[in-house]
Amino acid sequence: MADTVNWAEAVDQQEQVTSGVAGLNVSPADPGDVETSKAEASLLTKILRTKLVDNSNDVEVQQNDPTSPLYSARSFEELNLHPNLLKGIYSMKFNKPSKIQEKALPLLLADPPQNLIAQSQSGTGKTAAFVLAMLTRVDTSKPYPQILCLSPTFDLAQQTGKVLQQMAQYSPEIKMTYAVRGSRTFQRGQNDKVTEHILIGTAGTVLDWAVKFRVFDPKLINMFVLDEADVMIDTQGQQDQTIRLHKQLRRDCQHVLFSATYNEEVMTFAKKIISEPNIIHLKRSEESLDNIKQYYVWCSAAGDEGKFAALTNLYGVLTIGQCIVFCHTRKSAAWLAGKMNKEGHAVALLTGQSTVEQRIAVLDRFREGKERLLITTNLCARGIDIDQVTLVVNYDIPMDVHHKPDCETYLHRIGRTGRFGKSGLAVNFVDGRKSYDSLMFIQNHFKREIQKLDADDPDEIEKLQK
Ligand SMILES: Nc1ncnc2c1ncn2[C@@H]1O[C@H](COP(=O)(O)OP(=O)(O)OP(=O)(O)O)[C@@H](O)[C@H]1O
Repeated sequence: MADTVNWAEAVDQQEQVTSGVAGLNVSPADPGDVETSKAEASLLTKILRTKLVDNSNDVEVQQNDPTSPLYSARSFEELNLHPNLLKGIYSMKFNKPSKIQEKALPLLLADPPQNLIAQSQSGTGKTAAFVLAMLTRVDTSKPYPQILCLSPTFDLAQQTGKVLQQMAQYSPEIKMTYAVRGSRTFQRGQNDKVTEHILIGTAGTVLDWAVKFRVFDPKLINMFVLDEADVMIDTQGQQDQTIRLHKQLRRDCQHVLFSATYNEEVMTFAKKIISEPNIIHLKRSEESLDNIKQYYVWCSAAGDEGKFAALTNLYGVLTIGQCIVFCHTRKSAAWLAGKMNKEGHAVALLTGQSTVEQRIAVLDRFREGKERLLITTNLCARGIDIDQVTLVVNYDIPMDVHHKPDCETYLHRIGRTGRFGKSGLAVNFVDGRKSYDSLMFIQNHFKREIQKLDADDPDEIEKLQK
């Protein structure tokens, strides 16, 4: 399988990927000034989130065996869970399954085990779904790892572990351990064995445990879960390690992939490693955002001065709820925030340079309405829910690491407004041919018109609010 993929450069990147996993501020996947890592953004969202995102979006289920009578579970009781797990779920105040849980849990718990590739938006209960399945599949009479769950970073693995510990609070016989850098030390050739039933870890360390130290037997793994599949697959080193690990597993090991988004590459990868998968995905139509009106402003002066003028015009005229402004780099975000401050506007700034405590404090203040404008990078592009955000400004059009228009990030960014069917506005700043062409590429991709707006004309701007 790996033969069909070019993994040659992967090894160089592995050290990069695993070396910084212990700290949020030293994300190895963060290329510094240009892009913020998706793993960091995802972690931040998870830490900040307080409740289930109650999405009205629909998912479609493609079963690998359409004649199978697998149903949709409307209640947790229907799933024949162990009473202690049910007690754990209720103590977490989960009264009924979320939409993705309704569809995924019957497939995850089916006998014989079914492979699954599942998509659902951030915060809709994916983690809880696969953690419940992991706990259900454990055979506590066997003192060795049977379930393996991979996360892109140490911190994300820990978030999953915390959910598992809560859910298993009445099931003390189920044991879990973290397989992340530094969590345990083993000597090569010693006969150490891991006795816990569940391993939650990062690919590099798990691979070491399996192959270098041989402290568990991958052939005894019955369920293999890849969390945040899109984040993992975006990093070549992680892909490579995951493939190597996957090759050690039994053919009939249950494979489960969860992700909020699947671009083509992620889906191709998923289908490569999973045989006969059931697929749960968002209906295509649900991915477009009809409730968000999209505009662009041609900034008359090229570069930052023109964009700055457009922003202050918008800000001055719109009696907006709140606004999030996305910049491409930390540097330009800091410059813009400084300039806005100098002009007397109270703005919040959030980039990968802040510590996790600072980030939470900034977002809490913004949520409370202490600032109306938040200037940020892609760090806030995903998952963060702040109801009052009515305007998103793409100060810079999102571009990927290959300098191509990044449609996926565009969708995530503008999705910070218009939450749950409310109406929202997205305004894109264009300051030359390149940014215009990039925006038109995005327009064609989503087949949704992005109209021109004259930011120098207060009447036109005011009309937007109506
Ligand atoms: N059935 C449920 N009822 C009530 N709350 C739930 C339910 N399932 C999950 N939650 C809560 O909803 C929040 C989001 O759930 P979860 O973290 O599982 O979402 P997710 O889809 O995995 O998010 P992400 O894409 O960020 O990983 C959590 O606070 C979780 O405790």
